[in-house]
Amino acid sequence: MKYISTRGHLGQAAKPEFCDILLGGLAPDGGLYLPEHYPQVTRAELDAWRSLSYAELAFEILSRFITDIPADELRAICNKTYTAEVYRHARAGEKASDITPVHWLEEGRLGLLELSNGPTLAFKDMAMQLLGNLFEYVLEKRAETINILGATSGDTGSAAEYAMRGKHGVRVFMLSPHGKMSAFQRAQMYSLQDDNIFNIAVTGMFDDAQDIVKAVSNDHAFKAEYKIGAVNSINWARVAAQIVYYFKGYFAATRSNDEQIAFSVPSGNFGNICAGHIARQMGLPVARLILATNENDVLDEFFRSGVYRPRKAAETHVTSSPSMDISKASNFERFVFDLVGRDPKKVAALWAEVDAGRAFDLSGSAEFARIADFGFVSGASSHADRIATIRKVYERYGVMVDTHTADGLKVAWQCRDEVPATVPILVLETAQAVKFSETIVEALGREPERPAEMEGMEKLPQRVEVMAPDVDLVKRFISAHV
Ligand SMILES: Cc1ncc(COP(=O)(O)O)c(C=O)c1O
Ligand SMILES: N[C@@H](CCOP(=O)(O)O)C(=O)O
Repeated sequence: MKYISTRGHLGQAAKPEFCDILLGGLAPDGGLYLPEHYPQVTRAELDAWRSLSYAELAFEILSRFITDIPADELRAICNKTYTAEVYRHARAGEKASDITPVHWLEEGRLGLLELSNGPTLAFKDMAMQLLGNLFEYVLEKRAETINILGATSGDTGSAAEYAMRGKHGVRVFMLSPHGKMSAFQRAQMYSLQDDNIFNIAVTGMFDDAQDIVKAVSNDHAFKAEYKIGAVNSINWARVAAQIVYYFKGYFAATRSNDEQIAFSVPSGNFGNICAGHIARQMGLPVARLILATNENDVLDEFFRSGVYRPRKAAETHVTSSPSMDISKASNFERFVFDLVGRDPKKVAALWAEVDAGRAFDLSGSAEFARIADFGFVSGASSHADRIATIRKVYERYGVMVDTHTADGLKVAWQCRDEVPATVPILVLETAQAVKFSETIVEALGREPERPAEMEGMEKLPQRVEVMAPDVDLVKRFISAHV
């Protein structure tokens, strides 16, 4: 499989393959990598995949996108990644070997697709554990090293650090918004004492941190000199790995491939739901993709109006689903590329507006007139909605959900009438409640349970550098530590 950029100017004679783009982030023209085409899944393949284990399914799907790693080696990487030992935090009574079990709230109609059973208790582990193993494989083959620069609003950071800690030839520099994440999220990252992990808390929002990552990635000389790599979902490998659980969730929630499904996805950077969009483009029978935001409702606004208006830091709310406090969604560019008929010139023109701090408006366009073909519906959730949803789900079903999953549930209920009554709706459980215990206590008056090895984590010594959100300061920090 060859890869192209959403902005169309790779400036290379040959289009890159997967291993060429794995270690980098943005394409050289500032766009995002996507496969030249989406592989189409036949009915026979769907039938054959229905009974596969998670690791086997991951291999089948990823091998459509990764054609430059020999099949037996890619299979071994998938087998090593998706094990019951790694994804061991399944709910009581569920099999960890299912990796992403479905927990029905209303049998056959409304369920949770559990994606947060990995080491850091958030869905980021689903892709990040694979990335850790892919990085190790490619770096060893090419005798290279890498310095990862990432941005996190709470979960990507810890998932990346747990996946990369102690890995030979890999350093992680992770930017987080100072004071904006939950106490658990901070402790999970900042208490790591590994020599190859560097936490930097920037005195701004997640979007400031993400802008710095993009600015460094666009400085080609610095990127080459310091071997800068990416683990955010600007990295195509993250999105590719996330496609797998949409297929797995479909097989778990339906009995035959004649059925349809809907997914409700708590969204911020548009990485998770972008994988759902691609699964649908590949032929997975997805009736609806329900996009749920928190108070930072930039994406909901777009799907309702056709106007994409990224907010400035001062307009971005600090909420109780902090990992979705995002006002400029990286992967949205991948979706818009498909929406405008994969025309890189149109994308480049639209993102020239975004990069200049302006909005774009597709409302009157022929492209937006076709938006219904993509199956999206959307809604937003507030703190009050979150608290009410956490209570309702606990009282009615005896299940404790985290604040982000609560946003997904709230919007799923709101959009329920847009999904035919025979179609199951899976809400993606993107994190475990314990990561946001302040809000759980507010809603339920009790602390969530936590894995024994995470007891007392918040009391451990923390190692973090606090810094103004300034590209040069971050570059200086990196050059001083490699
Ligand atoms: C717990 C949780 N839920 C939802 C999201 C939003 O996902 P995405 O940014 O892929 O839209 C994030 C962060 O990405 C998250 O950490
Ligand atoms: N919510 C994320 C933000 C970064 O998203 P990514 O999917 O692009 O890595 C987080 O928790 O860090």
